Amino acid sequence: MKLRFTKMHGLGNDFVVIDATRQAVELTPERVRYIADRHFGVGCDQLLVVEPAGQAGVDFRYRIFNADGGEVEQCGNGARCFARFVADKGLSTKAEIRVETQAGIIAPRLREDGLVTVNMGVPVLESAQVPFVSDSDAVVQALEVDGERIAITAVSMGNPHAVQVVADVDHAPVDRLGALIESHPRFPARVNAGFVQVADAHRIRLRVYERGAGETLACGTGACAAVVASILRELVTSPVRVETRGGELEIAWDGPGTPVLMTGPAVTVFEGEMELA
Ligand SMILES: N[C@@H](CCC[C@H](N)C(=O)O)C(=O)O
Repeated sequence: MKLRFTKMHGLGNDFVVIDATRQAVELTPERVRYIADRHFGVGCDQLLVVEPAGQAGVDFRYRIFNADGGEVEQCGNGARCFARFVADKGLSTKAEIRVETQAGIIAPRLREDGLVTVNMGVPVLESAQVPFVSDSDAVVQALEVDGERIAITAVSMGNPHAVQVVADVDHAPVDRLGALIESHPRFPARVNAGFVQVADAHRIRLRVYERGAGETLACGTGACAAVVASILRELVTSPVRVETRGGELEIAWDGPGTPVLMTGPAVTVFEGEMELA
């Protein structure tokens, strides 16, 4: 089976994007892992699949698979790339596109300066819905990891995040702690682990160990969750520039019950065709 694809990235968080509105695509976890493999396949952090809308009032359905083969609910950098992809491929001429994801409907908007702003929806702060096993919905909660007590904020942006504040993100043990937090038993759906350094009232530095992909150069939902957590902890105020290893995002949030707006770039790298066994 031949599969046409586009390689894209948002701040170095890279994607293989597949147009399933014009070609038949049959994905299995093995196939996703093969495509995402940086040695044997194309290589990517996530595979994005653009499908026709499955309900009235939306333009497309967008599905997200981590490099480990698992399908997940949401991807922020992917949402910007999705919007650029459907515009560049002539699948949509709208400036604002409504797209259904496993986590609900989001609305990316292509701006005249080339950046994309995405209404990422209202963050979920109730522990049970993140899901995070806890008898409290407190903003800061203790998590026991490898004998250490870590202070985390559990936030869902449609997908789960555990955000901790560190003094120096460059020297934070992202690989070691990230892997342990990702599969911590108190996060039954596993979790993305964010490490935040506050630079000033409108700027943070962020690294994210992503569920199903390991540390990436940037994580869009991770940036949203980090800003939500940092605002709730009264460390920063909106809007907030988020510095990642792959570049910067701007995140705006007016507080509980309101949606998070994420603005950043979406870049096409190349087009290709691969043979799938
Ligand atoms: N890179 C993404 C998030 C992708 C999904 C995540 N790894 C998960 O499992 O929830 C982003 O930009 O948000």
